[in-house]
Amino acid sequence: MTQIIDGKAFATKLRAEIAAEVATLSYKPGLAVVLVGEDPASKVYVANKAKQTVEVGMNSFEHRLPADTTQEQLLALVSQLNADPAVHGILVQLPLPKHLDTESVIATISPEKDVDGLTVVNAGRLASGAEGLIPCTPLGCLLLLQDNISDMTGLHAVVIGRSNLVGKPVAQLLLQQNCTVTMAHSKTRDLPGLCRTADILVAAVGRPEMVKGDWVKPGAVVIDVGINRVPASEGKTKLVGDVAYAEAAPIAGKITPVPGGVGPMTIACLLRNTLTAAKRLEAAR
Ligand SMILES: Nc1nc2c(c(=O)[nH]1)N[C@@H](CN(C=O)c1ccc(C(=O)N[C@@H](CCC(=O)O)C(=O)O)cc1)CN2
Repeated sequence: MTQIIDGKAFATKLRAEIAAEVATLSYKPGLAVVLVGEDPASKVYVANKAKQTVEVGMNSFEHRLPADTTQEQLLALVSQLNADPAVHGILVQLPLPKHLDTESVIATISPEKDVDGLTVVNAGRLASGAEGLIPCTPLGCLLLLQDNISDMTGLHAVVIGRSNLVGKPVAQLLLQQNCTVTMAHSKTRDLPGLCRTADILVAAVGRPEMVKGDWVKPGAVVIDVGINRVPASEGKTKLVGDVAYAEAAPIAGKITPVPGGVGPMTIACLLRNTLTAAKRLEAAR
């Protein structure tokens, strides 16, 4: 019988643990979230981040900037947040409007406050096994896998997708777990055949229901990172992952649903990273 991995329940437990630890501190960790523009999905994510930050006892600093914000204005805000001792974590919500240079915005964030783990410094730390801050969604995937597989040593993990936000860091984390990791992408030959060799299959491509049931090895653990809004009946929309869930679930040993799988772990891990960053920064003061 396939086991559904309940990311929502895991995230709730993780937030309770974070809140309990925050309550023991003599200071309040502070998270600054920067939103540029009016992207409807981003507005919802940022509102949820602010709400959950306050719920675990941290300070939330929201910065909502208009869509025509200039690169200079955004960089000035990030620099101001870098220097603010009440701010322990900085997150710039992605995607940014097209006229802004995402790379240089991320590069301006102090690596010690980079709770998204997206700076080159934190990517390098992850790749070299040094202590840093790990991107939130990949960290969420890792925690769910560790909760469901007692030892990943020698397992073949196939990661579909090579983004800096998910695919690359997930592959690094699985390598650290002693998996044999294959990174697959749009140019990979015989993707279905490769996926069928995976004990752990992580789908992070952003293409609705691309991974079919017959791509899944019987008994494999399937982690679906995709969050795709697609048309449903009666003019409504629904959320689906990168995995064709109805086909894949009966074949997989364990699988994350969408919604309710990896998604909720993203914000819980953001809070965990903020707590980690706050403890390190305060210890260094
Ligand atoms: N700076 C960043 N930008 C973005 C990130 C990120 O980690 N850092 N990730 C995504 C969006 N994201 C957080 O920002 C995010 C996505 C999904 C969820 C979530 O809880 N999903 C739910 C469904 C929610 C819904 O109904 O729409 C689920 O999967 O169950 C939380 C956060 C891009 N930008």
